[in-house]
Amino acid sequence: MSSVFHLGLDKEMLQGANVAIVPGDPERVKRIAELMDNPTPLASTREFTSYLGFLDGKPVVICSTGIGGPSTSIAVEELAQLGVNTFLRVGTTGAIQDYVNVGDVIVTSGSVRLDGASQHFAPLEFPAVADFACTTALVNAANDLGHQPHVGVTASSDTFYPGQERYDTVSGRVTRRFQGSMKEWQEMGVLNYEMESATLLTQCASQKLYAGCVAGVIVNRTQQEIPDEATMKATETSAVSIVVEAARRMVAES
Ligand SMILES: O=P(O)(O)O[C@H]1O[C@H](CO)[C@@H](O)[C@H]1O
Ligand SMILES: O=c1cc[nH]c(=O)[nH]1
Repeated sequence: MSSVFHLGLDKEMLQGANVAIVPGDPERVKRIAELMDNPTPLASTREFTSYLGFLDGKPVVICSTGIGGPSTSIAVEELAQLGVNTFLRVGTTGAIQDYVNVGDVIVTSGSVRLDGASQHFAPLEFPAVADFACTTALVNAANDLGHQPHVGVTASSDTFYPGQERYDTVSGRVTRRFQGSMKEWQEMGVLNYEMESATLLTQCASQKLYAGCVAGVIVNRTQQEIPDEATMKATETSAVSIVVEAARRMVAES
């Protein structure tokens, strides 16, 4: 059976999975799979590490996207070529509203398209909007696990530094386009920054694929820039447990 270009996967390996969990970090893949039945490593190429696991007897593929839109678009495209139609991203994030605490979880309803890759799928007028069923599954899973997620708009940037208006860089400056941008997003009620949802949501919404996104807050940009290691792990664990429960709901519906 022929493999797709990058992921090192073929249809047979996915055993008919149509739901995927897509974290950014390859290291997160095994931890997610181990919350499922019969976790099995599939492939590891570049930033794309993949496992198969089972929820209530149904296969779910877990595949990392790496950081940013371009590699995310490849993971989504190639998984879709293999029959996946539902994508749940689980990530880490920096909150920008002062009422969002480190350790909280955020479910993205739509993203500000501060990326480039999403424009290769649809013009900027097209919204980076999450699928309603995926979002509902993530919110219900979070509630059932005792979390009260923030639900709202995410700023999704190609760059971690200038696009998220960080000045702790070599140059100590960001381009005019992003100067004052964090304050502007705050005033518009944007909850957080991350780097993949704009591509993921636009790519899926414009191609009859379904996507949702949950992220654990590891820093609050109104308070600190560098996350604390222990808090980071605990926050990631919350987001991971939520996405697995949401995937269980999505496979039950598929
Ligand atoms: O934790 P992940 O899923 O990688 O997500 C966030 O962390 C990375 C930046 O540190 C970006 O990928 C961002 O979106
Ligand atoms: O501030 C943050 C934290 C995690 N990921 C991001 O993209 N930004």
